Amino acid sequence: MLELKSVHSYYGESHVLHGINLEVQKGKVVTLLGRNGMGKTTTIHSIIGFVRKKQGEILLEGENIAGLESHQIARKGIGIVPQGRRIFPNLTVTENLSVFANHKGGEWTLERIFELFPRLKEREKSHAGNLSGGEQSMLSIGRALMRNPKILLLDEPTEGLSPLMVGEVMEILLKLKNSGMSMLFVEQNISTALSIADDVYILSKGQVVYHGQPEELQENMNIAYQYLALSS
Ligand SMILES: Nc1ncnc2c1ncn2[C@@H]1O[C@H](COP(=O)(O)OP(=O)(O)OP(=O)(O)O)[C@@H](O)[C@H]1O
Repeated sequence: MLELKSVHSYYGESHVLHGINLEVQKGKVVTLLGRNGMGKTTTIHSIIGFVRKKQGEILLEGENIAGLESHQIARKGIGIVPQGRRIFPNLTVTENLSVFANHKGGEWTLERIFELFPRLKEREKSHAGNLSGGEQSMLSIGRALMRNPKILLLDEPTEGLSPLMVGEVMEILLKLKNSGMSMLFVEQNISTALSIADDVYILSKGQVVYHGQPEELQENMNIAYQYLALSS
């Protein structure tokens, strides 16, 4: 579905990603782990075209999209749930979702989003700014789905949420996974990441330092201690 081949990215003169190779197969969830500042968001932003200065190939269903502008990339079917959610606080839940509707149609409609997120249905007329953090995270995921993407990129959707809310959001993401959605999921919390992953990558200083299945990482927790913000 999505493949990065030797991707290098730069902010001005600053060389941040150093040859990232990564693959998300159709219907799979790949999680990207790493401490703060290791290049996870830059990887997402490189895929979606927010970072323009880069080298290497980014293949969506075999087509190299690395040279395209972000609006063209979004139209090709890559959806993003950005870090910090970025919902419109003064619009209602329904308005936030409708603004993003894909006029070409597709399986994700307002009704289906409300089926997946009953909490959002309950709050449909509320201003998004009045929602709890967990509800805002759900809204941000729902909004990305309204474009009927082929793959979703999620940048720490559970950041700052209570454990209870993390559980609710992860349950929804698991349902999405079971419905066949492909996802690249940036996460800082290892147990949250492993609960949904088919495949795990760890980034350190802009490079992939580990790639494997969640079970393998669980058996090699020394790797996690080495590269993630954990204490042994
Ligand atoms: N707009 C920018 N201009 C210059 N440098 C940046 C910019 N954004 C990020 N960086 C730098 O690029 C490196 C990677 O940052 P990035 O945000 O990708 O890390 P991250 O792994 O997503 O961390 P976090 O979880 O804190 O978001 C860091 O050294 C950061 O300081």
